[in-house]
Amino acid sequence: MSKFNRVIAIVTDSIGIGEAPDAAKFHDIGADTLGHIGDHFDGDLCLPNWQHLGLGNIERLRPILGVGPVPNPQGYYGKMYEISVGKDSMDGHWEMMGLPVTQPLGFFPAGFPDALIKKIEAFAKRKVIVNLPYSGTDVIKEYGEHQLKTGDLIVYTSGDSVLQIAANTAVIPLDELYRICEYARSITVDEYHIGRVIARPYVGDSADTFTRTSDRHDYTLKPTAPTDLDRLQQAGVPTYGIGKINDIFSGIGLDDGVHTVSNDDGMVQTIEAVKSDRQGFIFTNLVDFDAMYGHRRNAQGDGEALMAFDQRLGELLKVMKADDLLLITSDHGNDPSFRGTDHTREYVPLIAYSPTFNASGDLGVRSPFSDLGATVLDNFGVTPGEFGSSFLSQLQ
Ligand SMILES: O=P(O)(O)O[C@H]1O[C@H](CO)[C@@H](O)[C@H]1O
Ligand SMILES: [Mn+2]
Ligand SMILES: [Mn+2]
Repeated sequence: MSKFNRVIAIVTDSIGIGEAPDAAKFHDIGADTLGHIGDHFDGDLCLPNWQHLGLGNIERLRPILGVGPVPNPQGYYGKMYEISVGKDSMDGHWEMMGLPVTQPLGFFPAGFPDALIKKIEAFAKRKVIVNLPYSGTDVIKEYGEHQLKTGDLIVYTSGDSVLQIAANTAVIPLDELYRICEYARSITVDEYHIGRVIARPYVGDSADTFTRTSDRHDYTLKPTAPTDLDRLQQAGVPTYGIGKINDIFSGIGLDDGVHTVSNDDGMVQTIEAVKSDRQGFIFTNLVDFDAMYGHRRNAQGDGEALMAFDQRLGELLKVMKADDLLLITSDHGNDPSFRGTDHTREYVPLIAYSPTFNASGDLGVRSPFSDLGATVLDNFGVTPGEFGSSFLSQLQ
C-alpha cells in the first residue's frame, strides 16, 4: 500500500534559490531569484504559508528578506540542482521525472539558418522577419505594426533552445499559426534538434495595445526515453497534468490534463483536483512567474505573484486530505534583477508537506532533480528508473 494516497507536485516555474554549482558555465554567477525578489521588497515579501512549510529554512548564504527561517517548520525542506545540459523548462521538468537531458540541444544565438527559414517561408507562404534572440514582448512592440501591414511571420529565439513564432491573430489566425508551428516542429527534431517550437499569438492594433494571449502553445520534443510519468502510468497510477505540463511532455505519460490561463487558474484547478476524488499523481506548472515576470525582469510583479500564490497555497493546505503528499519545487531560475532576459542556472527550492507529518526536517542539497520523481515512484511502489534517489523514508 502507498505511504501517501496521492501526490501533488507544484512547479513554481522559474523560482530559483541561488546560483547553482555550475552557474559559471551559464554566465549566471550571482543569480538568486528568490533572494533578489526579497531584496526588492525590502522585508515586505510575505509568504506565510510557504514559509511555515520551511521555505526560509532552506540552506542559504543569507536569509530571504521577509521570509526568514521559522523555529518549527511544518514540512521538509531542501534544495536541488540539475545536471541537464540546458536550463530550460523542458530540461527541468524531464529531469524531475527521471530523464535528465544529456544530449545538447540546438541553440541559435545568431538566428536560425537560412535553409530552415526558407522552408518555413515556403510552407507558410509568408515572409519571415527578425530571426534573432529577442524578448517576446519587445519583439511584438517593435515589429507588430509591420506584421499587421504585411502578414510577415515574426520568428525569434532566446538563450534557450526555442523557435518562437509571434502572430497577431487578426492577420494570422490561430489555427494557421498552430499549423505553421507544427510544420516547424516536424522539421526541427533530428536536424537542428530544437527543444521547443512555441506559438505566441497576440492581439491588439498598435504597439501600445499588443497583448499576448493564453493560447500560447509549446511543441516540445517528445521525451527521448521513458519518464517517471510513463512508469507511473504503466503501473496503473493515474497521472494528471495541470497547465503547461501536457505540452512539456507532449502528453506522453499523462492520462489526463487541463490547460490553464494563469497561475491563479492553475491553483484553482489544483485545489479542485485535490477536493475531488481524483487519485494518483497531480502535476501542476505555474508559468506566470516565468513568462510574465522573470523574462520581463519585473521583480515587483514576480513578488506579487508569489504572494498571490501563497494565498492560494493556504487554501490548498486546508483542503488536502490527511494522507496526501504535497511537493513544491521549480524547474530553473529566472532572476528578475539579472542582466538579459533569459533563465538563470540556479538551485531550486524543495518542500514536502503532508497533514500526517509528525516531524519536519532538512532534505539537504540534492541532485539531480530526479530525486523528486524517484520519491513519487517509491511512494506508489513503482520500479525506479536510472536517475534519482527517493527521500520518501525521511518523510515522517
Ligand atoms: O520572451 P518570451 O517570448 O516570453 O520568451 C521566453 O520564454 C521562452 C520559454 O520559457 C524562453 O526561452 C524565452 O524566450
Ligand atoms: Mn520554466
Ligand atoms: Mn521561460
